Amino acid sequence: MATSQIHSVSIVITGNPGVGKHTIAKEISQKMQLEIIDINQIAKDSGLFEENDESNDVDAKKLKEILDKKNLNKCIIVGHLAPYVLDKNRVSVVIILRRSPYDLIKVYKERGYSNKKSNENASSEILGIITYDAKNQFKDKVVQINVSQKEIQDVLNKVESAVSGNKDSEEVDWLDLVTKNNDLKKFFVD
Ligand SMILES: Nc1ncnc2c1ncn2[C@@H]1O[C@H](COP(=O)(O)OP(=O)(O)OP(=O)(O)O)[C@@H](O)[C@H]1O
Repeated sequence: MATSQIHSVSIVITGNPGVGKHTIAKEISQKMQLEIIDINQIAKDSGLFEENDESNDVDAKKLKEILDKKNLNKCIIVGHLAPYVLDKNRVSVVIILRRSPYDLIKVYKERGYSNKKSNENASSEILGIITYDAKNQFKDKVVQINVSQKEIQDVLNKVESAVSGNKDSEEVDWLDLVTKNNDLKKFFVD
């Protein structure tokens, strides 16, 4: 990547909770000397999350107003809310991390999520809701990476390749996987 591009680069890393956004963002931040902007942290610091710990609900309009005032150059912007609070013209590339719902429920168990919260997040990943919304919002700037069964270094290589302009996206179909495994009820029934 040319030096002039690095000076203005703003990389978005999005995807459902637990896919590995922060893990990857920290590595890229060190390597490329980019500041991390954590959307959830900004929302928390601004008191925009609803009190209920079980919910991810946030006032996206107010959050967008706060982010609109921030300089996003030379930054990595991290968060599952990215498609709802960032304009396409303010970012260079949008990385969506995808992770098998079977891997995600293990992460959620370690985090102590309730069954309801775990299933809500895993079923959102299965349906690809963030991918759908990110593609609508950021169009040709979106690159999808499947982190399942990849070492962190492999994911980092893919991110760097995407930042350099390689727009090859990896397709996933968790719905097909879960259907074939006869596990739909496991994720979609309370
Ligand atoms: N590529 C990977 N392979 C295996 N484990 C990973 C990978 N990336 C991250 N992890 C692990 O998965 C867990 C979740 O990662 P992380 O906290 O980075 O996710 P996140 O998407 O930032 O979550 P949140 O949005 O809830 O903050 C951590 O335990 C982390 O060590």
